Amino acid sequence: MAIVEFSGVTKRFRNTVALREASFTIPERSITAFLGPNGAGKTTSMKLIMGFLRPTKGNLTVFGEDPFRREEVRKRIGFMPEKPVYPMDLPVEDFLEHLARLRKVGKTDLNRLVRLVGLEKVLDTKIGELSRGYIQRVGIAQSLLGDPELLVLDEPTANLDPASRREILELLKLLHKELRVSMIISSHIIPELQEVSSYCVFIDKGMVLDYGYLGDLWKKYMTEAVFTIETRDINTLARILIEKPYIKLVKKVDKSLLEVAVEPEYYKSFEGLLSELGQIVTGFSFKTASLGDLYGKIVGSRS
Ligand SMILES: Nc1ncnc2c1ncn2[C@@H]1O[C@H](COP(=O)(O)OP(=O)(O)OP(=O)(O)O)[C@@H](O)[C@H]1O
Repeated sequence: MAIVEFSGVTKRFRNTVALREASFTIPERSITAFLGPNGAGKTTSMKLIMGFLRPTKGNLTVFGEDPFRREEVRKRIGFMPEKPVYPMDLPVEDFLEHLARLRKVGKTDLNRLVRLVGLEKVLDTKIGELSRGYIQRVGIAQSLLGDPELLVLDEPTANLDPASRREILELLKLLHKELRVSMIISSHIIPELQEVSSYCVFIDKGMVLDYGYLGDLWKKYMTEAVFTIETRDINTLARILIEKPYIKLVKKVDKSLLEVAVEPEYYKSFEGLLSELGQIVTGFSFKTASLGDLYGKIVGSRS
Protein backbone atom coordinates (compact mmCIF):
# COMPACT_ATOMS: atom_id res chain seq x y z
CA MET A 1 0.00 0.00 0.00
CA ALA A 2 1.22 3.53 -0.77
CA ILE A 3 1.66 5.71 2.31
CA VAL A 4 2.59 8.81 0.29
CA GLU A 5 1.02 9.77 -3.01
CA PHE A 6 1.88 12.90 -5.04
CA SER A 7 -0.35 13.61 -7.98
CA GLY A 8 0.69 16.49 -10.27
CA VAL A 9 2.07 18.51 -7.35
CA THR A 10 3.56 21.92 -8.13
CA LYS A 11 5.08 24.13 -5.41
CA ARG A 12 5.99 27.67 -6.31
CA PHE A 13 7.79 30.22 -4.11
CA ARG A 14 7.28 33.62 -5.72
CA ASN A 15 9.42 33.29 -8.88
CA THR A 16 10.86 29.88 -8.11
CA VAL A 17 9.15 26.65 -9.07
CA ALA A 18 10.57 24.25 -6.46
CA LEU A 19 8.47 21.31 -7.63
CA ARG A 20 6.78 20.94 -11.01
CA GLU A 21 3.88 18.52 -11.63
CA ALA A 22 5.45 15.90 -9.40
CA SER A 23 3.76 12.50 -9.31
CA PHE A 24 5.06 9.53 -7.36
CA THR A 25 4.10 7.04 -4.65
CA ILE A 26 6.00 5.67 -1.67
CA PRO A 27 5.21 2.18 -0.34
CA GLU A 28 4.66 1.29 3.29
CA ARG A 29 7.60 0.05 5.41
CA SER A 30 10.25 0.92 2.84
CA ILE A 31 13.31 3.05 3.29
CA THR A 32 12.93 5.51 0.44
CA ALA A 33 15.79 7.66 -0.83
CA PHE A 34 15.17 11.12 -2.28
CA LEU A 35 18.03 11.64 -4.69
CA GLY A 36 18.91 14.73 -6.64
CA PRO A 37 21.38 17.60 -6.81
CA ASN A 38 21.25 20.80 -4.74
CA GLY A 39 18.06 22.74 -5.17
CA ALA A 40 16.31 19.80 -6.86
CA GLY A 41 13.23 20.00 -4.65
CA LYS A 42 13.93 17.26 -2.08
CA THR A 43 13.42 19.39 1.03
CA THR A 44 10.32 20.98 -0.50
CA SER A 45 8.88 17.50 -1.12
CA MET A 46 9.62 16.56 2.49
CA LYS A 47 7.99 19.73 3.83
CA LEU A 48 4.89 18.99 1.74
CA ILE A 49 4.78 15.47 3.18
CA MET A 50 5.11 16.90 6.69
CA GLY A 51 2.19 19.25 6.00
CA PHE A 52 4.39 22.33 6.60
CA LEU A 53 3.62 23.58 3.09
CA ARG A 54 0.54 23.51 0.89
CA PRO A 55 0.94 22.63 -2.81
CA THR A 56 0.37 25.46 -5.26
CA LYS A 57 -1.28 22.94 -7.59
CA GLY A 58 -2.08 19.23 -7.50
CA ASN A 59 -2.83 16.84 -4.66
CA LEU A 60 -0.87 14.86 -2.19
CA THR A 61 -1.85 12.42 0.50
CA VAL A 62 -0.03 10.78 3.38
CA PHE A 63 -1.79 7.75 4.87
CA GLY A 64 -4.59 8.57 2.43
CA GLU A 65 -5.21 12.08 3.81
CA ASP A 66 -4.07 15.65 3.26
CA PRO A 67 -1.21 16.33 5.71
CA PHE A 68 -1.64 20.13 5.46
CA ARG A 69 -5.25 20.00 6.65
CA ARG A 70 -5.18 17.02 8.97
CA GLU A 71 -3.25 17.26 12.21
CA GLU A 72 -3.93 13.55 12.88
CA VAL A 73 -1.80 12.76 9.83
CA ARG A 74 1.03 15.03 10.94
CA LYS A 75 1.11 13.30 14.33
CA ARG A 76 1.93 10.03 12.59
CA ILE A 77 5.08 11.50 11.00
CA GLY A 78 8.44 12.15 12.68
CA PHE A 79 10.79 14.70 11.14
CA MET A 80 14.46 15.50 11.42
CA PRO A 81 15.27 18.72 9.54
CA GLU A 82 18.60 19.28 7.83
CA LYS A 83 19.63 22.05 10.19
CA PRO A 84 17.81 21.53 13.48
CA VAL A 85 18.14 24.05 16.29
CA TYR A 86 18.64 22.63 19.79
CA PRO A 87 18.96 24.25 23.21
CA MET A 88 22.72 23.72 23.48
CA ASP A 89 22.87 24.42 27.24
CA LEU A 90 20.40 21.70 28.10
CA PRO A 91 21.46 18.17 29.05
CA VAL A 92 20.18 15.52 26.62
CA GLU A 93 17.89 14.00 29.25
CA ASP A 94 16.16 17.30 30.13
CA PHE A 95 15.60 18.08 26.46
CA LEU A 96 14.12 14.69 25.63
CA GLU A 97 12.00 14.59 28.80
CA HIS A 98 10.59 18.00 27.95
CA LEU A 99 9.64 16.88 24.44
CA ALA A 100 8.27 13.59 25.80
CA ARG A 101 5.96 15.49 28.16
CA LEU A 102 4.76 17.71 25.30
CA ARG A 103 4.02 14.70 23.15
CA LYS A 104 2.58 12.69 26.05
CA VAL A 105 5.19 9.96 25.82
CA GLY A 106 5.68 7.98 29.06
CA LYS A 107 8.98 7.46 30.88
CA THR A 108 9.19 3.76 29.94
CA ASP A 109 8.81 4.50 26.24
CA LEU A 110 11.35 7.32 26.46
CA ASN A 111 13.88 5.07 28.22
CA ARG A 112 13.40 2.39 25.61
CA LEU A 113 13.98 4.93 22.82
CA VAL A 114 17.07 6.34 24.54
CA ARG A 115 18.53 2.82 24.73
CA LEU A 116 17.63 2.02 21.13
CA VAL A 117 19.19 5.22 19.79
CA GLY A 118 22.30 4.74 21.98
CA LEU A 119 22.06 7.84 24.13
CA GLU A 120 22.22 6.30 27.66
CA LYS A 121 25.83 7.31 28.25
CA VAL A 122 25.34 10.96 27.33
CA LEU A 123 22.06 11.71 29.10
CA ASP A 124 23.78 14.13 31.51
CA THR A 125 25.86 15.81 28.80
CA LYS A 126 24.80 19.22 27.49
CA ILE A 127 23.72 19.01 23.85
CA GLY A 128 26.31 21.67 22.94
CA GLU A 129 29.11 19.42 24.22
CA LEU A 130 28.14 16.39 22.12
CA SER A 131 29.93 15.27 18.96
CA ARG A 132 28.05 15.84 15.69
CA GLY A 133 27.21 12.15 15.48
CA TYR A 134 25.60 12.25 18.92
CA ILE A 135 23.71 15.44 18.10
CA GLN A 136 22.24 13.53 15.14
CA ARG A 137 21.25 10.75 17.53
CA VAL A 138 19.41 13.32 19.66
CA GLY A 139 17.66 14.51 16.48
CA ILE A 140 16.70 10.97 15.55
CA ALA A 141 15.42 10.32 19.10
CA GLN A 142 13.28 13.45 19.10
CA SER A 143 11.84 12.57 15.69
CA LEU A 144 10.84 9.14 17.01
CA LEU A 145 9.07 10.36 20.16
CA GLY A 146 5.42 9.45 19.92
CA ASP A 147 6.05 6.36 17.82
CA PRO A 148 5.59 7.77 14.29
CA GLU A 149 4.76 5.39 11.46
CA LEU A 150 6.77 7.45 8.99
CA LEU A 151 10.13 9.05 9.67
CA VAL A 152 11.36 11.83 7.36
CA LEU A 153 15.09 12.57 7.58
CA ASP A 154 16.56 15.47 5.64
CA GLU A 155 20.28 14.84 5.02
CA PRO A 156 20.80 12.87 8.27
CA THR A 157 24.50 12.33 7.60
CA ALA A 158 25.44 15.82 6.35
CA ASN A 159 28.60 17.23 7.91
CA LEU A 160 29.57 13.99 9.61
CA ASP A 161 32.94 12.29 9.37
CA PRO A 162 32.94 8.86 7.67
CA ALA A 163 32.94 6.90 10.97
CA SER A 164 29.96 8.82 12.38
CA ARG A 165 28.17 8.51 9.05
CA ARG A 166 28.56 4.77 9.21
CA GLU A 167 27.21 4.72 12.78
CA ILE A 168 24.15 6.75 11.84
CA LEU A 169 23.43 4.52 8.84
CA GLU A 170 23.72 1.41 11.00
CA LEU A 171 21.40 3.04 13.52
CA LEU A 172 18.82 3.83 10.83
CA LYS A 173 18.93 0.25 9.59
CA LEU A 174 18.46 -0.99 13.16
CA LEU A 175 15.55 1.38 13.81
CA HIS A 176 13.86 0.33 10.60
CA LYS A 177 14.14 -3.31 11.63
CA GLU A 178 13.18 -2.88 15.28
CA LEU A 179 10.42 -0.30 14.96
CA ARG A 180 9.17 -1.27 11.49
CA VAL A 181 8.90 2.44 10.74
CA SER A 182 8.77 3.63 7.12
CA MET A 183 11.55 6.11 6.31
CA ILE A 184 12.26 8.78 3.73
CA ILE A 185 15.87 9.90 3.60
CA SER A 186 17.50 12.52 1.43
CA SER A 187 21.21 12.74 0.91
CA HIS A 188 23.78 13.92 -1.59
CA ILE A 189 25.95 10.94 -0.80
CA ILE A 190 24.67 8.34 -3.19
CA PRO A 191 26.55 5.18 -2.09
CA GLU A 192 25.38 5.47 1.46
CA LEU A 193 21.74 5.70 0.44
CA GLN A 194 22.20 2.58 -1.62
CA GLU A 195 23.14 0.76 1.54
CA VAL A 196 19.96 1.55 3.40
CA SER A 197 17.24 2.16 0.86
CA SER A 198 15.20 -0.23 -1.29
CA TYR A 199 13.10 2.42 -3.04
CA CYS A 200 14.15 5.66 -4.75
CA VAL A 201 12.64 8.90 -6.01
CA PHE A 202 14.91 10.75 -8.45
CA ILE A 203 14.34 14.50 -8.47
CA ASP A 204 16.06 17.10 -10.63
CA LYS A 205 15.20 20.76 -11.20
CA GLY A 206 11.85 20.35 -9.49
CA MET A 207 10.84 17.36 -11.60
CA VAL A 208 10.43 13.76 -10.52
CA LEU A 209 12.29 11.87 -13.24
CA ASP A 210 11.55 8.35 -12.05
CA TYR A 211 10.79 6.37 -8.92
CA GLY A 212 10.40 2.78 -7.80
CA TYR A 213 12.08 -0.19 -6.20
CA LEU A 214 15.78 -0.25 -6.93
CA GLY A 215 15.53 -3.75 -8.38
CA ASP A 216 12.91 -2.59 -10.87
CA LEU A 217 14.88 0.54 -11.77
CA TRP A 218 18.04 -1.46 -12.36
CA LYS A 219 16.09 -3.73 -14.63
CA LYS A 220 14.46 -0.82 -16.46
CA TYR A 221 17.73 1.03 -17.06
CA MET A 222 19.59 -2.23 -17.71
CA THR A 223 22.24 -1.52 -15.14
CA GLU A 224 24.22 -4.72 -14.53
CA ALA A 225 24.09 -6.01 -10.98
CA VAL A 226 27.36 -7.23 -9.49
CA PHE A 227 27.29 -8.25 -5.83
CA THR A 228 29.97 -9.04 -3.33
CA ILE A 229 28.78 -11.83 -1.02
CA GLU A 230 30.31 -12.74 2.30
CA THR A 231 29.92 -16.37 3.28
CA ARG A 232 31.00 -18.86 5.90
CA ASP A 233 30.95 -21.73 3.34
CA ILE A 234 32.33 -20.51 0.06
CA ASN A 235 32.36 -23.86 -1.78
CA THR A 236 28.74 -24.77 -1.02
CA LEU A 237 27.57 -21.25 -1.89
CA ALA A 238 29.51 -21.19 -5.16
CA ARG A 239 28.03 -24.60 -6.15
CA ILE A 240 24.47 -23.39 -5.48
CA LEU A 241 24.96 -20.11 -7.33
CA ILE A 242 26.62 -21.58 -10.41
CA GLU A 243 23.50 -23.71 -11.04
CA LYS A 244 21.20 -20.68 -11.31
CA PRO A 245 20.61 -19.73 -14.96
CA TYR A 246 20.30 -16.00 -14.18
CA ILE A 247 23.70 -15.83 -12.54
CA LYS A 248 26.24 -14.87 -15.15
CA LEU A 249 29.45 -14.99 -13.15
CA VAL A 250 30.67 -16.45 -9.85
CA LYS A 251 34.20 -15.47 -8.87
CA LYS A 252 36.15 -16.17 -5.68
CA VAL A 253 37.71 -13.01 -4.26
CA ASP A 254 39.13 -14.65 -1.11
CA LYS A 255 38.23 -17.48 1.27
CA SER A 256 34.98 -15.90 2.39
CA LEU A 257 34.10 -13.50 -0.46
CA LEU A 258 32.40 -14.18 -3.79
CA GLU A 259 31.71 -11.77 -6.61
CA VAL A 260 28.52 -12.56 -8.49
CA ALA A 261 26.99 -10.96 -11.60
CA VAL A 262 23.22 -11.20 -11.94
CA GLU A 263 20.98 -10.41 -14.89
CA PRO A 264 19.13 -7.25 -13.92
CA GLU A 265 15.66 -8.72 -14.40
CA TYR A 266 16.41 -11.47 -11.86
CA TYR A 267 17.64 -9.11 -9.20
CA LYS A 268 14.62 -9.79 -6.93
CA SER A 269 14.85 -13.59 -7.23
CA PHE A 270 18.51 -13.29 -6.37
CA GLU A 271 17.78 -11.25 -3.27
CA GLY A 272 15.21 -13.88 -2.25
CA LEU A 273 17.77 -16.63 -2.77
CA LEU A 274 20.29 -14.84 -0.58
CA SER A 275 17.83 -14.59 2.28
CA GLU A 276 16.97 -18.30 1.90
CA LEU A 277 20.69 -19.00 2.19
CA GLY A 278 20.92 -16.95 5.39
CA GLN A 279 22.75 -19.78 7.19
CA ILE A 280 25.80 -19.53 4.99
CA VAL A 281 25.48 -15.97 3.63
CA THR A 282 26.70 -13.52 6.24
CA GLY A 283 26.37 -10.33 4.21
CA PHE A 284 26.20 -8.87 0.75
CA SER A 285 26.67 -5.55 -0.98
CA PHE A 286 26.51 -4.15 -4.49
CA LYS A 287 29.78 -3.71 -6.27
CA THR A 288 28.76 -2.16 -9.55
CA ALA A 289 25.08 -1.71 -10.39
CA SER A 290 25.47 1.13 -8.02
CA LEU A 291 22.96 3.78 -7.27
CA GLY A 292 25.61 6.08 -8.74
CA ASP A 293 25.29 4.29 -12.11
CA LEU A 294 21.54 4.54 -11.94
CA TYR A 295 21.70 8.17 -10.89
CA GLY A 296 24.00 8.83 -13.86
CA LYS A 297 21.50 7.23 -16.23
CA ILE A 298 18.42 8.94 -14.82
CA VAL A 299 19.63 12.36 -13.67
CA GLY A 300 23.13 12.67 -15.12
CA SER A 301 22.07 12.40 -18.74
CA ARG A 302 19.87 15.48 -18.31
CA SER A 303 22.42 17.82 -16.73
N1 LIG B 1 10.94 29.22 1.20
C1 LIG B 1 11.47 29.36 0.00
N2 LIG B 1 11.41 30.54 -0.66
C2 LIG B 1 11.93 30.68 -1.91
N3 LIG B 1 12.55 29.69 -2.58
C3 LIG B 1 12.66 28.48 -1.98
C4 LIG B 1 12.13 28.24 -0.65
N4 LIG B 1 12.38 26.95 -0.33
C5 LIG B 1 13.03 26.41 -1.38
N5 LIG B 1 13.20 27.32 -2.36
C6 LIG B 1 13.82 27.09 -3.68
O1 LIG B 1 13.22 25.94 -4.25
C7 LIG B 1 14.19 25.14 -4.93
C8 LIG B 1 14.18 23.73 -4.35
O2 LIG B 1 14.71 23.78 -3.03
P1 LIG B 1 14.83 22.53 -2.05
O3 LIG B 1 15.36 23.03 -0.75
O4 LIG B 1 13.56 21.79 -2.05
O5 LIG B 1 15.93 21.67 -2.79
P2 LIG B 1 16.79 20.43 -2.26
O6 LIG B 1 16.74 19.40 -3.33
O7 LIG B 1 16.35 20.06 -0.90
O8 LIG B 1 18.24 21.03 -2.23
P3 LIG B 1 19.37 20.93 -1.11
O9 LIG B 1 19.95 19.60 -1.29
O10 LIG B 1 20.30 22.03 -1.49
O11 LIG B 1 18.70 21.13 0.23
C9 LIG B 1 15.51 25.87 -4.77
O12 LIG B 1 15.72 26.64 -5.93
C10 LIG B 1 15.31 26.73 -3.56
O13 LIG B 1 16.11 27.89 -3.63
